[in-house]
Amino acid sequence: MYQLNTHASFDSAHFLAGYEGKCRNLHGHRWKLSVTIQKEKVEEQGQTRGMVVDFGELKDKVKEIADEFDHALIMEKDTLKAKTIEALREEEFRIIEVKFRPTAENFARYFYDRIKQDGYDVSFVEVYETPNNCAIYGE
Ligand SMILES: Nc1nc2c(c(=O)[nH]1)N=C([C@H](O)[C@H](O)COP(=O)(O)OP(=O)(O)OP(=O)(O)O)CN2
Ligand SMILES: [Zn+2]
Repeated sequence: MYQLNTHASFDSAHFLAGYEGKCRNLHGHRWKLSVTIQKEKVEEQGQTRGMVVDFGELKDKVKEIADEFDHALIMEKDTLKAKTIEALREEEFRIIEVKFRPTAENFARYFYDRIKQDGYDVSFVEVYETPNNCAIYGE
């Protein structure tokens, strides 16, 4: 089995609603999204002969997803007062509401599903919140 890995990063703010400790406060991370895909065989013909997929293609896909989350406030839906969100939007801050608590684990699962939906056989996705801490999701 061949495996291919690439990664991309994004800088964003988040907070963990209902968390007792410093992470309940708004704070930022340089998130690293690392994606590993797998395939039994490499391509036999054409431009991608000898490749699982072109690194360029996979790298662009992962970067596209990372860029979606770059320089934003990522927050779990319904965890801030409507008037707070309204005030932030009035300031034209970029807010991304997600349906899950924005932990590294939940992001890893979310990105896994997204990349799988795009037709890749994903082995696992790693999401780093800090250079030392990472959550991994695979099936
Ligand atoms: N299993 C998880 N635990 C925690 C998560 C998570 O996603 N999954 N997230 C957080 C917070 O987001 C927090 O920002 C991380 O805090 P911490 O690990 O303490 O990291 P620091 O940036 O503060 O790094 P230092 O090691 O203190 O420099 C908490 N837990
Ligand atoms: Zn955090």
